[in-house]
Amino acid sequence: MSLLNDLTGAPPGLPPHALLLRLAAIGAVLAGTTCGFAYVGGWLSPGALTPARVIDRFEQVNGPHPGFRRNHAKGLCVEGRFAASGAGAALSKAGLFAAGRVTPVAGRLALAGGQPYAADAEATVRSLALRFTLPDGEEWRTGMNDIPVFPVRTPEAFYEQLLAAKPDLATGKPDPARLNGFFAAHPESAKAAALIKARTVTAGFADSTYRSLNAFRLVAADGRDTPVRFAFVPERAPSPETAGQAVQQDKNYLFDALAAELRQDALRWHLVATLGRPGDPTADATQPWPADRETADLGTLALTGSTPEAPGNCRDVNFDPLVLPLGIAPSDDPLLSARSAAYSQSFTRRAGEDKTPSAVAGAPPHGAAL
Ligand code: HEM
Repeated sequence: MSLLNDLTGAPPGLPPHALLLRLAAIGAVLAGTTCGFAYVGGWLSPGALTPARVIDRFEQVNGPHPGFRRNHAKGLCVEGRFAASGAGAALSKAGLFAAGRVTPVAGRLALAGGQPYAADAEATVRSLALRFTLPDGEEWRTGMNDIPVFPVRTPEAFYEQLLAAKPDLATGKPDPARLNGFFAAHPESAKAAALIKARTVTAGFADSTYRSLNAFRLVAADGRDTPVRFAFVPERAPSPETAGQAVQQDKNYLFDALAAELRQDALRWHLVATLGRPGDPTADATQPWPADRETADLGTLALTGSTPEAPGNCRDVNFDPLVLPLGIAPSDDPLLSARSAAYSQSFTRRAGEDKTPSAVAGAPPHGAAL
């Protein structure tokens, strides 16, 4: 009986039935906890799409690359600052947009895909992720891509598309029958893919426009709520990639050019919010909004330097799109919560793994002066 007393923490002399009751209560708590883990891990719902299954699929398609992001695996850290124009102050109560406010930013320019040592290539989607550090511990984390729309509308379609677009070992390209099957089941993705394919690919990271694709909401001090899509539009006029660039032998030509440019001078983008009108789709990132929508230039982002991924810098940040300051709120787009959950799963896995150096290691340690 003293062992039971020890296990249950019961005082000596408690009757056996009371001890058994205590033991049963402890057992119930343990069973509940186990069920909780099983639920979160998806073991109770083999058909449901869980964050773990999404990340398993990335690993299935790309192979294991311990320590790296499961998507946008090849990247370079950048730092700089955002100077608000004041045009956002009437739309959002976020202090970030107050006229004259300058906010430090740290971020990451990357290439989409789960291959950290892939050669830079023209068609690969480019991305810009940023973390704005506001006063009082607030942050805005955002990740944007250089495409006009996102290829899928739902997390389930994303999961299916990962496999449908997996390159065939023999050809290096997706199996056309499998991809066409996916597009037949998802006509919205077929339309989005055509828009993505038709985009002009620019010379490099510095003259690319990066878009949030998902809609958000700007919430003003007076409660006004405006659906928006964000974009970082380069100050530099876009120039198309040249034929010479495309046949470069340098596997990191896009990243090397970016690091070299940042060594010379700062690179600037305008944060432009496109204001949605009633009826514009906020829960479907495959659909563009009409081209005549009003825009607001919220301020200027100046990137001033780059650093290779290393412990404690952008390598160890999760650019979760739902880390938002007051004044920026999520829309009803189902991709947002799926992204948040999947990024967390990717982050948790990579944080616990041994790291190998990034392929993008030649960048200079110091930034350019503003
Ligand atoms: C359900 C849809 C999506 C899934 C499952 C997904 C998955 C992922 C994952 C796993 C990562 C790596 C996260 C990490 O380890 O830190 C990532 C990175 C990224 N994703 Fe997505 N993504 C989705 C949709 C989108 C959309 C709509 C955008 C819109 C622009 C986007 C932009 C980015 C960017 C910019 C990064 C790189 C962030 C960085 O440099 O750390 N993703 N994505």
